[in-house]
Amino acid sequence: MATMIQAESVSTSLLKGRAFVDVKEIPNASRPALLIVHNDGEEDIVSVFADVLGQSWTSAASMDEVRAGINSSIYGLPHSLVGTQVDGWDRSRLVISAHCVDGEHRHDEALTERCDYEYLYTKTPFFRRDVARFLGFILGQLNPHRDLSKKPRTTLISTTFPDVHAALPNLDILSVGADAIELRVDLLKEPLPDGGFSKVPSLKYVGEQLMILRQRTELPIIYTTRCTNENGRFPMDDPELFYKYLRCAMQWGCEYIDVELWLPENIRRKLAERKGNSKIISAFHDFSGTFKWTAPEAQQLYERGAVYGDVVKMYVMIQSMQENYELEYFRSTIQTKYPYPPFSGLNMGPTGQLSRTLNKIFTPITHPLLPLIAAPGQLSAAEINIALHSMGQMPKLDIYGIGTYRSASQAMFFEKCFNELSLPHQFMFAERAPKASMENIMRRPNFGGAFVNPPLAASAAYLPALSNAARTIGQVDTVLVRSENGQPTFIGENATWKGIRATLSRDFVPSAYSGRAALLLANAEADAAASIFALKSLGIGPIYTIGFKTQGSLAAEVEPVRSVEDVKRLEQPFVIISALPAEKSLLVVPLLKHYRVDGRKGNSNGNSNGQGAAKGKPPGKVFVDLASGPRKADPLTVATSAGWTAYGIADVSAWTTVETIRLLVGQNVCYDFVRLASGRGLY
Ligand SMILES: O=C1C[C@@](O)(C(=O)O)C[C@@H](O)[C@@H]1O
Repeated sequence: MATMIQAESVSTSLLKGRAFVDVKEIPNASRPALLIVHNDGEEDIVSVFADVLGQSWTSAASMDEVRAGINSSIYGLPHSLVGTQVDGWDRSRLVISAHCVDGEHRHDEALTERCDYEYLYTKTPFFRRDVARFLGFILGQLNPHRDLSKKPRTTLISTTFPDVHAALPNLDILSVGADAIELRVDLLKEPLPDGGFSKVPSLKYVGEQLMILRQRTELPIIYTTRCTNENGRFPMDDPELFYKYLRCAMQWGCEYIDVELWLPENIRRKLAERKGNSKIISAFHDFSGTFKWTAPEAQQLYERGAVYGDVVKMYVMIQSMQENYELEYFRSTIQTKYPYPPFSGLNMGPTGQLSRTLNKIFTPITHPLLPLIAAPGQLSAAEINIALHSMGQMPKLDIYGIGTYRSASQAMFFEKCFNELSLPHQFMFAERAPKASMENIMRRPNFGGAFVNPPLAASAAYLPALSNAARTIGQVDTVLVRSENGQPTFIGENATWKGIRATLSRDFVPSAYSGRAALLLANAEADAAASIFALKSLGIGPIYTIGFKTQGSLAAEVEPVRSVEDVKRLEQPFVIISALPAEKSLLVVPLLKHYRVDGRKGNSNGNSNGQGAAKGKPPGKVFVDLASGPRKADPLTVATSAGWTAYGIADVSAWTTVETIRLLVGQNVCYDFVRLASGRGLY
């Protein structure tokens, strides 16, 4: 059975001396069992699902056939053949209704209700990565909430557009610094044929709006139906309306659902019972101006919210500064008494702005490009950072880029992010030259961390602590400064493996890799170590290497290929990564051709045209080329025409930059923004 490195389960600051590698058996390497009910004539979507899952698929004509089928195959059943069969379904598979919103297909709400999930998609254009995100989330293979829980501060951008299309051109900029994006469903305005707008947007309209938003952002989505009493537009006369809309959000795979605390208990309970992997934000707003944080009711409200909430949010309108202090006292009391669920507490109105800077859990932010602020007193991410700095909560730091000339362009990108977010920090670039210069830089008074390219050896004496990843890979590409008992301490991290892993999981869910073979080409182990770590974190099976041998902690299940004969007898690799330098990168071409994926046209940079595996054919495979710099020809082109899903260094570097910025300054900057703002010249 394959082994998987549990990179995230281990504390990030392990002392160097403790040399253990946490390699764990995958608890469940089996492939998910799914039934996809699709529109008639839209069988292609089943092939895409199967491809994203790395599984084969079969077209069925009845539920009985599906029931008798093999678990590891994905089954597709046309809508017209389902009839009432889904009613008596034995739940041996998750049932997903895949509905194409283009053209003439009727949306069958009654069917959606009986399925576990619903996937809405359009073919103009089609986004394969959205399928990967949807499946990864509903199957519990991606866990954005767990990732966000580790961040010291989180924010959400509340979008207030009547139609999400208006947000799209600026979405990448709007969401710089946001950890999640809120869809204010109650503010959506569905146009009616008579030129007016419906009081409540239809589920069809809402579903399509959500689909469009999710296609264009990688941020987790918070789905909110704010009621009229709490500064929203959803009517309160029928609580079942909320149930209906919120339940659909869960079926659509929204990461967070905002559930207002005034809703009857049975509705909140039913939602909690059926939430799957979605998280509930219990929401309470008081605009009366009479709420008191000091009253016993405040704690009772938190406790009620905590029954079904994964986050409890309490936002109240205030008039006096004193109420900010009372909220902070309440916050510290609650956090001491109840470490879980996290508390998001704010005071609304201009006087409450102080609390918007002090709250650390899902602070709502706005952006000058939004049509209106979602609530009185809302601040932008930049305004919050300025305020934190002026209150001494965000000291000015010198963040370094240390390395060769080429990474200087990355420096410009960092500066751009600092400006966009009004961070007080300064970016400095330093050539890595004379011995010990690294130590000198680290000793400078305002040193706030660095990215280092090419990476440092993890054994460097001046790095007292290492993350599990950095130690196992043997390389440090990011130096973090954390305070321990008031003293700065340095931690060596590795962000590159995360960039590789994020690239690999863009168009395929993690389980697509589990137990499968990989082929890795490099001149030396050091060039391939981050890739090996990333592959092992996905539970990949045997890793075959060409051009180098592995030793030490990464060597388990890694086998060198010695001859052409070896290549012939190898298990077909699901992924090939080339860490060869640019001048040698064409050496991979014969392998890409040899292991070509018949009957499938691959995609470049993950922009799939929606074509998946042909029926009965093996699913697609992944090629990553880590070479940068000029070369005679591009293996990505060959890979794509041989049916591989291919990524280049620009993808990996952009994901690595996302991770580096998170590590160094705690801010979330989306991949698309990195690609957009870095221009062509960065990588
Ligand atoms: O609950 C909240 C918080 C909010 O009301 C604010 O005060 O910023 C803004 C809303 O969009 C969001 O749903």
